[in-house]
Amino acid sequence: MATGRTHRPATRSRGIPEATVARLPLYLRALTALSERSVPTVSSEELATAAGVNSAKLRKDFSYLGSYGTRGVGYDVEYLVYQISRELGLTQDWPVVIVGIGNLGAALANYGGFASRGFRVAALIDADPAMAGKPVAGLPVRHTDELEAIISDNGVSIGVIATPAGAAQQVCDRLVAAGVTSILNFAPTVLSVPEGVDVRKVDLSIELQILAFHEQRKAGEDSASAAATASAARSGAGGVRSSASRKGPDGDVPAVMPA
Ligand SMILES: NC(=O)c1ccc[n+]([C@@H]2O[C@H](COP(=O)([O-])OP(=O)(O)OC[C@H]3O[C@@H](n4cnc5c(N)ncnc54)[C@H](O)[C@@H]3O)[C@@H](O)[C@H]2O)c1
Repeated sequence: MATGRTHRPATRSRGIPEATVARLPLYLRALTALSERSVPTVSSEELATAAGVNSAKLRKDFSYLGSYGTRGVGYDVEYLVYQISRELGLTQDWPVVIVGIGNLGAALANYGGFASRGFRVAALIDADPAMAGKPVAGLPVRHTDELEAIISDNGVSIGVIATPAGAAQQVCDRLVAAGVTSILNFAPTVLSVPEGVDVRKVDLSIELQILAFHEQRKAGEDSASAAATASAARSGAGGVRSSASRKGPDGDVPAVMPA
């Protein structure tokens, strides 16, 4: 669900394009599901469908990994899981800290999907002294005074920010100064970071706004179609057409103009 861009050039080291890197987790999720069902091999078409990606794009992406599959057999599921996990750096354990343990931070702390994917929540940090020591998801909340010591003691390089927007930049600065080089930002603000620090932004409201845009277009198409149907009915030409019968006999879609 991460949106936004990392502060990196379009091509990472070892020549893997950023767009390919962004699709690797989709393949990994689909492959993990196949692996859990003990499926030994998968064709590029099947995997592309499961990952929601075009199969030519998938084959191109896998060529960057040096994985070409076997003609007539497909890709070895377990080996691809290993290859993609290794490429994404998931074969090692990544300690992460979550800063801001309110509604969202607590929900993230309780999410079991991090640990199963190699991300260990090393500490939960909050500025509210009243929260210090309170257990959330089995961990005592630590006060922000301890932030630097927590980062260095645990070798943390990934920080998650779930504070109010107004506090996010200051939290980000402290994380970076303490040695964090990757930040997942949930606060609705643009963070500025020095060269070499990656920021990914998650914003569910932006995702909803994009869906609203598509909903609006769908509604526009439906009303245009209804207007054309009414117009055709008024002129007596062809009777009533449903929106499902809009395609012409040779597959083209006739232009539908509002009345
Ligand atoms: N990205 C998304 O899709 C999404 C969804 C929901 C919420 N949010 C954002 O996530 C943030 C948290 O939302 P919430 O509902 O959990 O808020 P919340 O008020 O419940 O929690 C915020 C927590 O941050 C702590 N905090 C404040 N300043 C801090 C600081 N300087 N250092 C450390 N901790 C600090 C507070 O004590 C509090 O516990 C907000 O910025 C909100 O807009 C984003």
